[in-house]
Amino acid sequence: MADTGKKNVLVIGGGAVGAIAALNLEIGGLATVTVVLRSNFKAVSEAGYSIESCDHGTFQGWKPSHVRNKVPDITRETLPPYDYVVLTTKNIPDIPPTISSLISPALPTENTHTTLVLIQNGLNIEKPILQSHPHTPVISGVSLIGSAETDPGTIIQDDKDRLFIGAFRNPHIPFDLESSKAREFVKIYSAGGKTDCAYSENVLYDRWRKLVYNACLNPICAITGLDTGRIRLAGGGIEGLVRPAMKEIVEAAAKKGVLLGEEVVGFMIEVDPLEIYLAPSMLADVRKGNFIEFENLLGEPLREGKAAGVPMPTLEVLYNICKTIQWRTKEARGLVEIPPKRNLGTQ
Ligand SMILES: NC(=O)C1=CN([C@@H]2O[C@H](COP(=O)(O)OP(=O)(O)OC[C@H]3O[C@@H](n4cnc5c(N)ncnc54)[C@H](OP(=O)(O)O)[C@@H]3O)[C@@H](O)[C@H]2O)C=CC1
Ligand SMILES: CC(C)(CO)C(=O)C(=O)O
Repeated sequence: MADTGKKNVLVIGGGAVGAIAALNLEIGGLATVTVVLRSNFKAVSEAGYSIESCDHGTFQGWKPSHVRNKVPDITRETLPPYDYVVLTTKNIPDIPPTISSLISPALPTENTHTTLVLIQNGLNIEKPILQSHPHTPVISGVSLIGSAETDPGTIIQDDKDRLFIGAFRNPHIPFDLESSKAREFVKIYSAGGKTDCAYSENVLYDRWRKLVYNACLNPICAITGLDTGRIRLAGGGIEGLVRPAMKEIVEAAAKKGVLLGEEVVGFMIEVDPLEIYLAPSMLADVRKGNFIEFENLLGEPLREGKAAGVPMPTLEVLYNICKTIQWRTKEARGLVEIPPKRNLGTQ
């Protein structure tokens, strides 16, 4: 590959968030982007993306520099290591493949060159990677974008791309190195001038704050089938479910040393204008018959809060309902076997 001075970036998961990240990185001119696609590979490789973006405008047939239908195996293909691997798949630890095995062809476990950027919701998502790839700098991307893939390769981004980037702490790597990688990524992501991408010192604060929304509104909307506007209109939705759930997250965060302040609850309830009727990503996944990210969005903060002694009755119920929804999807996809139906008939 010719040396263009650009960073060589692999985006794994070119869906709602990954497609906009890839477009944004290419537009900035400081990165050459390869995107790994799965269900939308045929659509995008043949006709490109169709994108309607509140930040970037309208694109018909846009393609990143390279598209792949599998994570490139850099050893077998004798490719130079990527500078950044950006992971924008859903993060679903209860469904294979694991994130560590997904990234490994492009990011061998002994890697020291490539920086991994996780633009994904949830808590503790870095932990399995710090185990499997102990010398890889791992960067957190907390995204506040609103984006959806409505058909394969068709992306509608209707809320601005705001991204907080910071280093997850890896005891094997000097913090200066990790934070310089994070700052460099902010530079290449911000170069197009269309997004609001900022370096953040306090990754844990960013993640717990976002969980006030994602651990509560995502499952409640996914379970009820209602978007965030309709949840506010439906009697009992906010006072009976959303507010108590959010208070439990705020209390759990405080026990973990992250002080969010009570006012974050009211702020998150109203953060989406009611009339945009926003469907959080977990509701979008249930509607598509996809698996849901309930373990990282809900299970991890629930486990941390309970271990710290916080009563979390609302989140506990939401968690168990989500677990049964996940089982329903597993059954629909033939991943679980159930005893055959018994016909009681005549005795
Ligand atoms: N959408 C949003 O507005 C926001 C989302 N987020 C977070 O961003 C992350 C990404 O979400 P989002 O973009 O919405 O998700 P999408 O489902 O739209 O996109 C994920 C993409 O990753 C692909 N993918 C999943 N697993 C693999 C695999 N093993 N190999 C190759 N490709 C794979 C999916 O393919 P396939 O279609 O085959 O499953 C899909 O194209 C999540 O953690 C989400 O919580 C954060 C803020 C806002
Ligand atoms: C609510 C939203 C769109 C905020 O960025 C999100 O994080 C999600 O849908 O999971």
